[in-house]
Amino acid sequence: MKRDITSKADIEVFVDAFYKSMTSDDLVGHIFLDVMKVDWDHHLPKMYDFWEMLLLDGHSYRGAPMQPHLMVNQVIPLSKAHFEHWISLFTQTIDSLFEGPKAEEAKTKAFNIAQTWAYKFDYLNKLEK
Ligand code: HEM
Repeated sequence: MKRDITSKADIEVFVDAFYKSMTSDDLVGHIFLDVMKVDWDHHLPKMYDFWEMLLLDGHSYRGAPMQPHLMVNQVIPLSKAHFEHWISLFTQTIDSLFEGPKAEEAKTKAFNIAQTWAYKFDYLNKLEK
């Protein structure tokens, strides 16, 4: 049986695995590698803090989560398909590593945010047509 997410070290494990699977993915990988040319040494610690805030009540995350996505959307309009794909990779990553209430919470929170953003970008991109 797999164990649950209980520490920041656990968060680092799933965030690293998630972005590894994402960068080799056909639909979203190029957004990170070619469009935004992401600096991983900067991005990954930010994502550890973000997930620590959502799951373990951490207070280190300082940022504007929507901002980089608005920038991506200027170059590649983000669609429901992108977000559905993102969430399916996220769910697969969590399921491959952890199980328990926190693992479920991670998937639910990711799903809720992805769904809200998918609606927002869909609305925004329809307005701009
Ligand atoms: C289509 C799906 C998505 C794509 C293509 C995408 C892409 C990106 C990119 C390119 C960045 C900028 C990285 C950098 O330069 O540092 C970023 C940052 C970020 N993403 Fe996403 N993302 C997606 C969905 C999500 C979702 C669903 C969440 C939340 C559950 C999320 C949370 C974040 C956060 C917290 C940041 C850092 C924001 C900051 O600067 O503080 N992303 N994302």
